[in-house]
Amino acid sequence: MKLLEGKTVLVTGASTGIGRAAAIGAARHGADLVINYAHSDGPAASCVAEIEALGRRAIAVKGDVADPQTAQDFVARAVDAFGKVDVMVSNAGICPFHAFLDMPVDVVERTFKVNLHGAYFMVQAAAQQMVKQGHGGAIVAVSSISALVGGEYQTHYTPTKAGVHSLMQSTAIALGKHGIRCNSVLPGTILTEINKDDLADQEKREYMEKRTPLGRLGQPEDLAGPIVFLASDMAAYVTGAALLVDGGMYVNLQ
Ligand SMILES: NC(=O)C1=CN([C@@H]2O[C@H](COP(=O)(O)OP(=O)(O)OC[C@H]3O[C@@H](n4cnc5c(N)ncnc54)[C@H](OP(=O)(O)O)[C@@H]3O)[C@@H](O)[C@H]2O)C=CC1
Ligand SMILES: C[C@H](O)[C@@H]1OC(=O)[C@H](O)[C@@H]1O
Repeated sequence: MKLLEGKTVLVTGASTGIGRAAAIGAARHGADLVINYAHSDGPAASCVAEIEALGRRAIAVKGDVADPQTAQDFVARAVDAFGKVDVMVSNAGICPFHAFLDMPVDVVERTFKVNLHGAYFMVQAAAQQMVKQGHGGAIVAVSSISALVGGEYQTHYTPTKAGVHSLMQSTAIALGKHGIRCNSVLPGTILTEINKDDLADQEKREYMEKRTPLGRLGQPEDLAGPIVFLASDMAAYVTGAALLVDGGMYVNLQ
């Protein structure tokens, strides 16, 4: 059964990792895709090619989500290409690991701008278009287990993920009257570019694996099903929810 047949799905940060897996997962479920990315031209083009090979349409739009204008341009390009916006997956994010006491101001500001401001303006631009269309929609934001727990080298990052989680709760209220559902996924540790260097530390990687009841770290594809589900009518009465996708890591205290 195809859950997103004929839908136009927008995904930010879809050149690699979770965003890419979500975009391809949506295409497998019958959607046309508009993907955003910031730097990785080759991977973005190959994501488009992979979607087209599945028989769906896709375009890639380059832009830095930290700039509010990028969101307006991204949505406008989607409407030009496919006539509407049904789903926004706000996923783009960075995590430059750094100690707290000597954290550079520019690293904090950049992380806040990309992860939180970027999500805010993308969600707002998509919602404005969905309200104009008048037939509702779905927004799925990629937050994190880090919205709920801390990280010694992520003091600038975890507040952005808590912010994204909170943004979905408030927009669920603001947009419910328009038939727009807003939910977040909270991934645990997923093997992507964002943590390649961090998890090159074997000891840390093994510790994270041991903390995971399902016995392995996540793959980007582990997020595709939950994101497609929340974007689809299967989740028609789900809004303001946060879905942990972490192999059980969060509940594993002792
Ligand atoms: N991996 C993990 O363990 C977890 C990840 N997450 C979240 O998942 C999301 C995706 O990360 P993940 O797939 O792991 O990492 P990746 O580094 O593989 O993907 C990040 C994506 O975001 C894009 N991106 C980065 N900066 C910008 C920007 N300024 N504007 C537009 N796009 C941008 C990248 O594009 P480009 O390469 O072109 O710059 C890339 O497509 C992030 O929000 C992250 O916080 C949450 C929990 C766990
Ligand atoms: C990038 C980290 O490995 C990853 O990001 C998150 O949000 C998770 O909590 C992990 O710490």
